[in-house]
This record gives sequence, C-alpha cells and structure tokens, in this order.
Amino acid sequence: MRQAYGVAQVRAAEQALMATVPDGALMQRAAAGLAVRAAGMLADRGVYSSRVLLLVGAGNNGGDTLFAGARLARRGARVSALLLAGEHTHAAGLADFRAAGGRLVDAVSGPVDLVLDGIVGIGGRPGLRPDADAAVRAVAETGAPVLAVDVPSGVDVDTGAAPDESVWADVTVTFGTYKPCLVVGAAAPRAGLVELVDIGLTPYLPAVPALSVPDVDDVAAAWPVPGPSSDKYTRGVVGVATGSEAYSGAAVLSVGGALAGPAGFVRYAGHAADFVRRAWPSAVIADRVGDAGRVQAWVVGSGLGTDVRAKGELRAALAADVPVCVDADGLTLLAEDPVGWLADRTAPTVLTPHDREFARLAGAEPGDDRPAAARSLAARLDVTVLLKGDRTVVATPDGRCLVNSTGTAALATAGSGDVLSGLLGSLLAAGLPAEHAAIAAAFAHGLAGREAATHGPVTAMDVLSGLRPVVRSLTSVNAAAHTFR
Ligand SMILES: NC(=O)C1=CN([C@@H]2O[C@H](COP(=O)(O)OP(=O)(O)OC[C@H]3O[C@@H](n4cnc5c(N)ncnc54)[C@H](OP(=O)(O)O)[C@@H]3O)[C@@H](O)[C@H]2O)[C@@H](O)CC1
Ligand SMILES: [K+]
Repeated sequence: MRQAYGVAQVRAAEQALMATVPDGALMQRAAAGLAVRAAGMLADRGVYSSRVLLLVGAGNNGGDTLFAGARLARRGARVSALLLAGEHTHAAGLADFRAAGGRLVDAVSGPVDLVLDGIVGIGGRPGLRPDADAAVRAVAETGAPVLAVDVPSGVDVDTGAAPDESVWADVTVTFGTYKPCLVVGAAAPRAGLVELVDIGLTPYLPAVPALSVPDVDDVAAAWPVPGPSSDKYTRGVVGVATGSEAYSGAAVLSVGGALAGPAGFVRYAGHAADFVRRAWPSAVIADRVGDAGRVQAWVVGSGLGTDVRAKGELRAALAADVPVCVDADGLTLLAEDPVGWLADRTAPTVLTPHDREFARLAGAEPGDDRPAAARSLAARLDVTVLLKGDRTVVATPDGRCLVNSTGTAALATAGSGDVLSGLLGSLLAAGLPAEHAAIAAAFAHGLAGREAATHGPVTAMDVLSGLRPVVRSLTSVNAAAHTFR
C-alpha cells in the first residue's frame, strides 16, 4: 500500500524529524538519494562526462538539486545550473555546487543527457513563472529525460491538478513520502515513474494519510477465495438488476462481471432475460427484483432506463437490507433526490459515477480536486463513492480515500462500466467492505483493460474476457502478509 500525505502533513512531520537531527541533515539525505537515482538514469552512457542540467528555483527544492548536482559533478559529470531565482538561490547548495566544479548557465542549450527539475517542490504554487515556463519548454525541445525533484514543478501538490505550465517528468524522486500529486489527477502522469527516497520521515507521519494506493498484494490479500467448506451460497449471492429490452447488452455485461467475481451464485432480475440466459446459463433469472429471492448484494442501474418500472426496481433494490451498488441509469434516477432515495438505507451503498453522473448527484462536476469532491459527496450521502477516471478514486463516508493505479484509457469504451459494477457487486456479496470491494473491482478491471488492450482495440466484452486471467493471477498471489489498512 502506498500512502500519500498532503503538504501540511509533510511539513509537520518534517518539523518533528528536523528537531532530532543536525541542521541540513535531511537535505543531505534527500540529495544523496537524488544523486543515486540520477546516476542510475545515466547508467547506460555512464556518469563520467555526462551532461546534466539543473533547473534551480528559490527554495529548498533548488537546494536539494544543487547538492545532488555537486555529487554528480564529483563523480565526473559535467553539471550546469540555470538559476531561476538569482540571489534567492539556496546559498549553501550553490556554494557546494560551485566548489564541486558546477557551472552556471543563463539559458537552456543542448545537447543534454539529463535534466533535474528543482524549480519548486512542496512550497510551490501551481503553475510556473514565465521564465521557469520558458526554461521547461526549452528543455522539452532538447528531448532530454527529465527527473523531477520531489514533485514535478508547477503541479498542485495537494490536489493533483496540473496547469499547462507544469513539468512533464520521466522520473520523480520524492522524499519521505508520496504526495497526492504523484498518485492522482492530471499531475500523476506528469510525474512519470515515481521513486521514494527514505529520509526518516515515516515515524513522524500521522496514521491517516491523505490518500492510499493499494498494490497488487493488497488487492490479492483481500480477494475472497473459496475454501473446502464453501458452497455456492456461502460464497455470496449477488443480484443484478440491469438492462432492459432496449439495452440488453448492459445486462449481459454486468452479469458477466458478476460471474467473474468471487460470488458463487448470480441472480438476474430484469427484461433482458433471454439475452442473459443465452450468454450465461448459470445465472438464475427473475422478472423483478422483488421476485428474485435472497441475495447478499444488489447491483442496479446499467441500461435499466429511467421509466416508472426502473424506478420501482431501484426502490426495491435499495429497500433490501444488503449492500447495493448503484450505477448508470440508477444514478440518474437517484440524482432527482439523492438524500430522499437513500434516507432509509442502513447497509452500505456504493455509487459509481463518471464525471457527468457525479455532476447530477453533487450539483457540479468534480473539478480539479477529485479526492475532495468524492469525499464530500460520500459524506453528504453517507455512501461510498467510486469516482471513475484515469486514477479512479474511492471515498468513504468517514473521509478515507483510496486511489486505483491500474486505470487505462482502453477502459473508456461503452459497456466497460457495466462489467465493473457487476464485479463490484460480486465482491460486495462475497462480504468485502464497500470501499475494499470498490477499489478491488477497479484494480482488477484496470488490469483486465490493459490485458485486453494487448490484443488490439478494446470492447467491453474484451474487458470481461480479460478479467478471468486477472482474477486467476490475483488469487494465486501469495499475499498473506498484506492486508488493507
Ligand atoms: N523541509 C525539509 O525538511 C526538507 C525539504 N526538502 C525539500 O524542500 C522542498 C520544499 O522547500 P521550500 O519549502 O523551500 O519550497 P520550494 O518548494 O523549494 O519552493 C518555494 C520557493 O519557490 C518560489 N515559488 C513558489 N511558487 C512558484 C512558482 N509557481 N514558480 C516559481 N517559483 C515559485 C517561492 O518564492 P516566493 O514566490 O514565495 O518568493 C519560494 O521561494 C521540498 O519539496 C523538498 O524538495 C528536502 O530537502 C527534504 C527535507
Ligand atoms: K521540482
């Protein structure tokens, strides 16, 4: 599990840590780790005589960069620095850089083997000043790889928003802990490959991070697997109320998603019964939610329509005292009066909106701070929100927030969300807590999308086909030592 902490949390932890170590020690730890990673990026051609350019801003981020540049210069690299803050440059860092033979330059010029972006770190405001922006653009023209120091300069560290004036990095070397901008929002892809340098901060960080990013071991450890005493009922029964005469595909896809999950039994209720029966003979069919029999979780909404019958089905699913995942048309119906619709719920509810569905529910699109938007809706409606995106965010009513790291543009295809909600319902029926079911479903769905994309353009049926091998590999990972936190 990777955990990301916001600027205020990092600052507080740094203060506490700094009180225990000599002045400048943390910056030396940061610079040492940074220089090692930079040297690694130069490994193919060798550090000796490589051409390294530092972009150096006014604060300690620039200080880290100058000290690391000095270390590279002492290993024989030809290091030059473009100082963007003149006399406000970190004095000790600059002195060390010069003593190591570093050169100052007043413009970016190639050829360059590696660029270190030390313009701003966690003290930066979003965006770049014109001179810094011009330097970053000139660097892009050289084609040299960019290593961002702590964070890509110009991004909004706490929200992951990324103005056009911010750095695209190939690698980000971050200190002490991950920051939200490295794992969520438009900033995350700008960070490239993220490497964490330990500077001793962990014991001083608070228990609850801003964001958690489960990895494959976390998801594998949480994924329910049947044991010797399991039967189709004890594995969980999931009810799927999706599709309609007009949208039969949604039913086929969501039932397929449910069957790929850990539940042992899938009940389908709705008007796409013939299609579901043909595609999935093992699903047990009913006409309506009320006739379907007992389930441990419901999935309701995709392709259901928004007519009177659909409303009745949504009402019946929400009236069941079991976890319910509401998607697509179900969200449109809910948006008429979300608080009213959900007023009598006591079991967990999971909503899985994309941005436009989110806007209907919340009154506005999520905006740049997606974790905050998801948290706010989750708290207001007392539900778990899975906000779809390149980095899907799962927020709980008590303010915790998980981010999925496996998303891929290949999933932006019609019907892919139906597969996701079916799978999510299956995980709920198997007994996973709502947020774990949501993040595990997003994780596996993302991997399935990636798997499907290796064969060419992706349809939702391909995502569904990709799920089986993904679940097989997840359930064969020996992850006993890892659990969700
Ligand atoms: N604390 C520690 O223990 C450790 C900290 N470490 C390192 O310190 C970093 C934080 O350093 P920091 O606090 O000095 O802030 P930093 O990010 O360098 O930038 C602030 C300066 O930039 C300027 N500026 C602001 N926005 C701007 C913009 N958009 N475009 C251009 N300039 C802009 C702003 O100037 P102002 O506008 O306020 O005059 C201000 O002077 C952290 O990320 C990590 O790398 C590590 O060494 C480990 C130990
Ligand atoms: K930076």
